[in-house]
Formats: sequence, C-alpha cells, structure tokens
Amino acid sequence: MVGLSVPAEVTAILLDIEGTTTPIAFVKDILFPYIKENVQEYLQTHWEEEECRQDVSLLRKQAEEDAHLDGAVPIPTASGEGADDLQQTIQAVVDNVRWQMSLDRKTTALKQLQGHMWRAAFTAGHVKGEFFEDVVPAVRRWKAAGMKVYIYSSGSVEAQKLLFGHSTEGNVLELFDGHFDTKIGHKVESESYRKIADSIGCSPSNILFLTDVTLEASAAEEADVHVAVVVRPGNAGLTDDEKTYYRLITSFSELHLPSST
Ligand SMILES: CSCCC(=O)C(=O)COP(=O)(O)O
Ligand SMILES: [Mg+2]
Repeated sequence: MVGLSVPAEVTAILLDIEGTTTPIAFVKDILFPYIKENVQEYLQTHWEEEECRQDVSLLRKQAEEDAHLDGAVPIPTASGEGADDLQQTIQAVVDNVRWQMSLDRKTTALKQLQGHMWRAAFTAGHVKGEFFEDVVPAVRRWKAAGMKVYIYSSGSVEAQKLLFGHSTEGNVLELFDGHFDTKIGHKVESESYRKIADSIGCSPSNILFLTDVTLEASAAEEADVHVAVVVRPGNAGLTDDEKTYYRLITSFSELHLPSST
C-alpha cells in the first residue's frame, strides 16, 4: 500500500497549520503583510481599548525578555503626558512588532496581537483561510472513522478559529475537536506535547502529529507522540538525513487509518 499506515493505538491526529494544512505562501504573502501594513493604524485606533492594552503589555514584557538580543526594540512605558510621548510609544510597539516579524518569531505576545488584528480582515471577508486541497476531505474521512482531530499552531487559538471559520471552503471549524497554541508551550519543546496529551485525556502514544518542521517533529517524538513530516510545495527543504529518518507524506490522502484499505 502506498502511503503511511496510522498505528492502531492512534486515536487523535494533531495538525500544524503553516506548511501542513495551509501553504506557507498564504501566511507569508497575505497574513503577515496585513499585519505589517496595518499595525500602526490598528494601534492608533484601538490604543485605549482593554484588549489592546493587554496586547501592548504582553509585548512590553516580551521586549524586556528580549533586551539582550541583537537588534531588539524596547517598548518604553508611556508617561501619559503629551501626544508626542504617546506617538513615540506607539512607534516603539510598531517597530517591535516589525522586528519580531522580520525574524518570524513565534512569541505568544506577537501571535496574540496578530490574532486580534486579523479578526476584522477575516470577519469582513477580506481574507479567507486557504488549505491544500486534500486537507478538508481527509479530515472529514478521519472524523467519520471516529478519529479526534486537533490543531496545534504558533498562531493564536483565536487566529486558528478565524482561519478555519472563514475559509475558501466555508466554515470548517466543526471538524476540529480542539485547538492549542503557544500558551501550552512552544512547539519545539517536548513538554508541550505531554501537556496536549493530558489536556486531550489520552497518552502521547495515542497521538499522531503532522508538521512540516523537523524540530517540532523531534520534540513530539521525544514525548512519545507518533509523527510524520509533511512535504508541501513551498516548504523548506529537508536534509538527506531527515528524509531518511522521518516518515514523510506529501498529502493527507497518503495516511491510512487501521480500518481503511
Ligand atoms: C491563522 S494561523 C497563523 C499562522 C501563524 O501565525 C504561524 O505562525 C503559523 O505557525 P505554525 O505553527 O502553524 O507553523
Ligand atoms: Mg508549520
């Protein structure tokens, strides 16, 4: 049989988004430029709102942790005196966001603000989530076969729900049993996968994780989670050793559940 047989003990499939369900180009060419182009205006408009205050506060904490990094952009606390002071603080947040994005950082602070900014774009229909064509049909088959399906992405849970709730294939949110983001831990840390298993109420070996990033696959494997590396057009190349070591799939249709032929 061509493809990959899912081990019988697997009861849950955990999916990465960028490079796995969704082209990297959609994230890099549509979602991220939206943030870079609109962050200044967004902050000006929403600055006084509680959600925006919390986002800025989290970004400021992250900036303090990042102070030792090359090129890091600090975010001073606004004194509250004068329009110039406010504009300088907003500019510092803008510069910090753009700096983090230039490094494709996956900090919870950055991802939380991005999720809030994308809300308007998705709900107004200006942006629609994109998936590789095999994704939605495969997830429907897995669900019909009794498999639980979860998302684990660096994108915030709120952003994930926007992507799947407002997609070129309509609202497909109901296909998923739950969502995880970096609040449970970073994707390159094996402890995150143990916590996800705990949260789902299963053992790590009951999970199959699909991702394009071998560092994530390696962390999951260390936690005793089954993994397969997804090779998609536009993904970063794998080394020969990685190609030999990992089980690879180029489409979700290559996965065969125990009861399927
Ligand atoms: C709407 S999800 C946004 C995607 C994103 O911001 C991101 O960083 C994707 O990371 P992933 O962990 O899915 O590779
Ligand atoms: Mg990915």
